[in-house]
Amino acid sequence: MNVLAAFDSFKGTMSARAIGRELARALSSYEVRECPLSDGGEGFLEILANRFVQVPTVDALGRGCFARLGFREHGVSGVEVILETAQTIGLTQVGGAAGNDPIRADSTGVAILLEEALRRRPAAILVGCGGSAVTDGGLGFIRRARQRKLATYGVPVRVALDVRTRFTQAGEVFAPQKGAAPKEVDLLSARLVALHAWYRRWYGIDLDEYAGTGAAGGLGGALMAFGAVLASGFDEVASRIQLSRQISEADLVLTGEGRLDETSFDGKVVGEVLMLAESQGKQVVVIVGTADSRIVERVRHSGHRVYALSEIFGIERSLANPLQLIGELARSVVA
Ligand SMILES: Nc1ncnc2c1ncn2[C@@H]1O[C@H](COP(=O)(O)OP(=O)(O)OP(=O)(O)O)[C@@H](O)[C@H]1O
Ligand SMILES: O=C(O)[C@H](O)CO
Repeated sequence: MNVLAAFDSFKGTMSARAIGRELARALSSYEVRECPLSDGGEGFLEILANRFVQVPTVDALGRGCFARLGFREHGVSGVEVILETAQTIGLTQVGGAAGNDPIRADSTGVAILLEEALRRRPAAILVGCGGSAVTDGGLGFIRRARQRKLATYGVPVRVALDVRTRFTQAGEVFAPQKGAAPKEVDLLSARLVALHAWYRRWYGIDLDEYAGTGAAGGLGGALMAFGAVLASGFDEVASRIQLSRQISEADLVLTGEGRLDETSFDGKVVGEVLMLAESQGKQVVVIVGTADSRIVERVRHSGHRVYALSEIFGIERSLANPLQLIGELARSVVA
């Protein structure tokens, strides 16, 4: 039997590559094809780039840190530089929701990464956008770019978005998971509405007309106002690795992410893999860290199997030893 292991990372606990390797080991009596995925959030860089450098930048709370830039061949002799917002302004970087200051967190670090990318004279730049701690509507990015008198990118920039959320919705949908209390969500949403009017005045663009402008707390919209082309992060990865063909060659598809919830169907890996597999009549086994029970029911209702590590092994064990547990679980469910 051919098994395709098409996982996103489990944010903060397992990379998509590590999961693929573990499943290949645990299911060694099957033909396992490792196919690590990303939707533009954490892990995007690792999947698409084949060379890396570390550069200095700042995290979402303005503290100095290092982030990786990735490179990949582009055309005959050019280089594409790949940036991942989660590397610099990621939620994991600030210690998760508990370590974040959701009002103060900003996207300056991405402008610094972009300057580093441009210094390398690339033929093109690709930005993985998501997995962030911010809801600043791209304000930190725009401020820094304006200070540096950077008016446009000067090279083609594509932004791979991890969600389809619109600009002014970014607070309501994602700020709670970044540590914002209900009153702070209202404040952040009001700020996004004000910024929406500001972008319309200065850039002549209604960001709410475009899906994904709310990715990374509205940074997706800011990057677009500055001249970037928006794309689905999942599609960007899927087309480069020919995922559709890989699914067609599999007898069983395994997928998963850290948490299965409503947002999983907003352009993220699990929702998109389910859709692609269904269109080819393939069975999917979804393994996640934690899950919203209503969404689990919905996925089961469409004929797929869903397992949450935390429900089977308890949350402490699933956070402490996720690789061993995902291997164990896969061995018992793939038969
Ligand atoms: N090993 C694990 N066991 C249980 N829950 C986990 C585990 N790893 C991650 N999680 C849960 O998953 C959440 C993160 O969800 P997920 O990995 O789906 O990322 P995300 O928020 O969708 O962002 P991204 O688009 O960057 O992947 C964590 O906050 C945590 O609650
Ligand atoms: O960074 C974020 O806000 C989420 O991953 C959605 O893009």
